[in-house]
Amino acid sequence: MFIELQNVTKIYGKDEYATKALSQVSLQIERGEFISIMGPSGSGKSTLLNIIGCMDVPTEGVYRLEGEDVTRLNDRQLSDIRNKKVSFIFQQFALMTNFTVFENVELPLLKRNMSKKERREKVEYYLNKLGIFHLRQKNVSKLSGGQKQRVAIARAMVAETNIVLADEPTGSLDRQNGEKVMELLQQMNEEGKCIIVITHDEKIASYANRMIYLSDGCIQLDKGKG
Ligand SMILES: Nc1ncnc2c1ncn2[C@@H]1O[C@H](COP(=O)(O)OP(=O)(O)OP(=O)(O)O)[C@@H](O)[C@H]1O
Repeated sequence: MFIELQNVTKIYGKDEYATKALSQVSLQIERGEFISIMGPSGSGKSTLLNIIGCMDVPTEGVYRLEGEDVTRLNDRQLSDIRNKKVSFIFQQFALMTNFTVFENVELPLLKRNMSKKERREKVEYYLNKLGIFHLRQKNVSKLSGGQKQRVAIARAMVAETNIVLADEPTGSLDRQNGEKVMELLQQMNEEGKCIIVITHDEKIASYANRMIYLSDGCIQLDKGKG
């Protein structure tokens, strides 16, 4: 199995400050799926995404990514796995302010064993693909929201990871830009990437082939299209 959670529980804090964000969640995801995660505020959506993306580890239970028990890894090993296997897209873009578009898209490649020329060719390929090549020398703080999210998507594409996780990627965008972002995610999915998107918007969720609904840290509904 590509992604497998077994009875995953996540508790933040201790004793009287403890918050159970996920409660005994079991979930299997195959390579190349396109999934939306919905549910009320505080239901555990971001926590689930962070665990899948190896940004956080479960308090109890097992998480296996491509058969490897991630719960046993140390911080360095987790960071290595993230770099090789996972890309993130966030509502607030999470770009490096005061860096150019080119530098932001190049970031995931800096940890790889690549020459400067190889990096430049790859970054330019994806900048062209997303129609933002002309913006390459611009400081990202000067861009519109739609342009910023394109840069974030280019950064996710350049990393060429098999998993792309998006936490409300359209939350800061108008409808038109939001739809463009979803079309790009759909394109990445058609190219074989596994895409998991948190959203509050039914229309955005409908781009996915499977919808997981969380409530109070539990999966209430897990349904495919059709
Ligand atoms: N770092 C943290 N420390 C303590 N509690 C946390 C932390 N992160 C999340 N929580 C708590 O865990 C629960 C689940 O949070 P989570 O962010 O996963 O929910 P969510 O469904 O993504 O919410 P939203 O839709 O508002 O983003 C909430 O009660 C939240 O307050």
